[in-house]
Amino acid sequence: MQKIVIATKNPGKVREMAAALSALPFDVVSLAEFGELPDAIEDGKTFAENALIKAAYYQQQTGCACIADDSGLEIAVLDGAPGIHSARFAGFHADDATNNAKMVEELQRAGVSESAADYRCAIAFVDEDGAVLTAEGRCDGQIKLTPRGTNGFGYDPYFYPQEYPGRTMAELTLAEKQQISHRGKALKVLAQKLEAGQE
Ligand SMILES: O=c1nc[nH]c2c1ncn2[C@H]1C[C@H](O)[C@@H](COP(=O)(O)OP(=O)(O)OP(=O)(O)O)O1
Ligand SMILES: [Mg+2]
Repeated sequence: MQKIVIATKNPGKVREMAAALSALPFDVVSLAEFGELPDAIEDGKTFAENALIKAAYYQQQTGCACIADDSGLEIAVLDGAPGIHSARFAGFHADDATNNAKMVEELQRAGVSESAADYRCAIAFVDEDGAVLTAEGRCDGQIKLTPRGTNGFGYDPYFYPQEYPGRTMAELTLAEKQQISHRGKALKVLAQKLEAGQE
């Protein structure tokens, strides 16, 4: 069975990616299996560029087929910020808590308590021989200043997806999030492309 490495250092992404790929006939493993690898340099200008940078970099590092995700949150009243800079919104040593605090601060500075927003996800797969498959997904909703829920990761406690009025992404189960999320949609398209390649 072909080995596929889930090439991300984000445990929240690993959970969602592993769940989406579990039904496929691949031996799906995590990056942890390869020890401490230096971070990829995410200097692309788009989610798609960064996803491909990470997939190609980790494919080189591991010698195995790799699947990488680049994703982020675009907030309308902040002109699409933090966008591709979502992981480092609060600076170099940012984490989910400091990024969320920075987001609340920026919305308050803009004088609003909510804004239209969307999550974006680009997925890239690079196989052992360097062949590439890609997919993208988007999820629309609202950011509000009242956080709720403990599931998911990142900005999820503040993101109210349009499919579930009154609930945040952090109040959805993994299966519910997977159905509507940017990552779930991108992974579904990628899984179809991977399966087509197996025939
Ligand atoms: O479903 C999501 N729910 C909540 N927040 C999310 C989601 N999807 C992306 N995000 C946020 C988290 C992070 O601030 C940024 C991704 O940044 P991004 O560089 O792609 O990932 P990362 O640095 O965490 O891990 P890695 O690059 O190793 O895959 O967007
Ligand atoms: Mg990153």
